[in-house]
Amino acid sequence: MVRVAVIGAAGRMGKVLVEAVTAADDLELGAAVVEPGSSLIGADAGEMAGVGRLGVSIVGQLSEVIADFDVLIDFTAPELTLENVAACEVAGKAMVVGTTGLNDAQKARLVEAGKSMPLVFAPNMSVGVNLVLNLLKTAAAVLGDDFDIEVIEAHHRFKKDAPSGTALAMGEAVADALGRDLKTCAVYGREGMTGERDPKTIGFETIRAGDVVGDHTVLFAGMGERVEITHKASSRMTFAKGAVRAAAWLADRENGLYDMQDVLGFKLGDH
Ligand SMILES: NC(=O)C1=CN([C@@H]2O[C@H](COP(=O)(O)OP(=O)(O)OC[C@H]3O[C@@H](n4cnc5c(N)ncnc54)[C@H](OP(=O)(O)O)[C@@H]3O)[C@@H](O)[C@H]2O)C=CC1
Ligand SMILES: O=C(O)C1=N[C@H](C(=O)O)C[C@H](O)C1
Repeated sequence: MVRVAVIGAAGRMGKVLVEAVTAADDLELGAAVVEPGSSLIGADAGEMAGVGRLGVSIVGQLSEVIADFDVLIDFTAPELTLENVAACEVAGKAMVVGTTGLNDAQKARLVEAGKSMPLVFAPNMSVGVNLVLNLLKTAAAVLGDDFDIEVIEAHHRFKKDAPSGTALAMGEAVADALGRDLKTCAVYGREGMTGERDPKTIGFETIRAGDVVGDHTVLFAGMGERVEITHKASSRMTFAKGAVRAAAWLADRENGLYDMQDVLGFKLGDH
């Protein structure tokens, strides 16, 4: 059995992650961590997540439970995720990171950490989105520079980062396939007298509304036809199942920074 800890356990993803770990045959919940000072400290993690008593008391510090798990699943916020990476590096633990909104320096820190620990980092752990990332590379390669490309994403009103990590990954997949650098060709939203569209740009549009779990569309628009590739998540359990799969996959993995394409065996050219 692989012992898993969930940090941010009371969050939207945290609760579903506790449920998914509990349901997995090859995993057991070793620990659940929430914010220091939370009223949930001392409560049972299973009862908090609505899956019945598990006998795992919620704590407010990762250091209190560092001996109680093999893999930490972290869907929290960038600064906290980096603190957790440092703690797991020292303690010799593996990590699954789903947190989005990391800046370049924070992502570079994950690359560095991959040299001394096994780590899966992916902005979207669903099978569907990881398939779409491959479909996008094919679409971009076939449609080429004659089609304008726009990435449109919608999420719930509570989401803190924009564009979503998934939208950025989709933009990167398309940019790579076309030999463009997303850093210089991305356009984030438009307003006022923008002038005509520069054909080499990749546009991003963000919608934040209600309880949308996560919708992503990449639009390839030419003169006379359009191709739209869309993924819609209707349940957070789809992300949690991916994270749990990644945790089980990591258990006997060598040090390295992996993504969900590695976990799913989807890397283009692998199949
Ligand atoms: N890779 C993927 O497949 C997916 C990634 N995500 C990403 O996961 C992240 C979390 O999303 P979501 O669950 O909606 O957000 P939430 O805000 O609901 O959850 C984050 C949790 O982290 C907790 N937290 C904050 N500080 C600490 C701390 N010091 N110690 C322990 N816990 C802490 C928060 O507690 P509190 O509420 O008290 O502040 C909160 O419960 C986001 O970056 C999101 O984009 C989301 C879905 C899928
Ligand atoms: O915050 C969310 O909810 C989600 N975040 C991820 C992202 O930023 O891509 C993945 C998913 O779309 C849900």
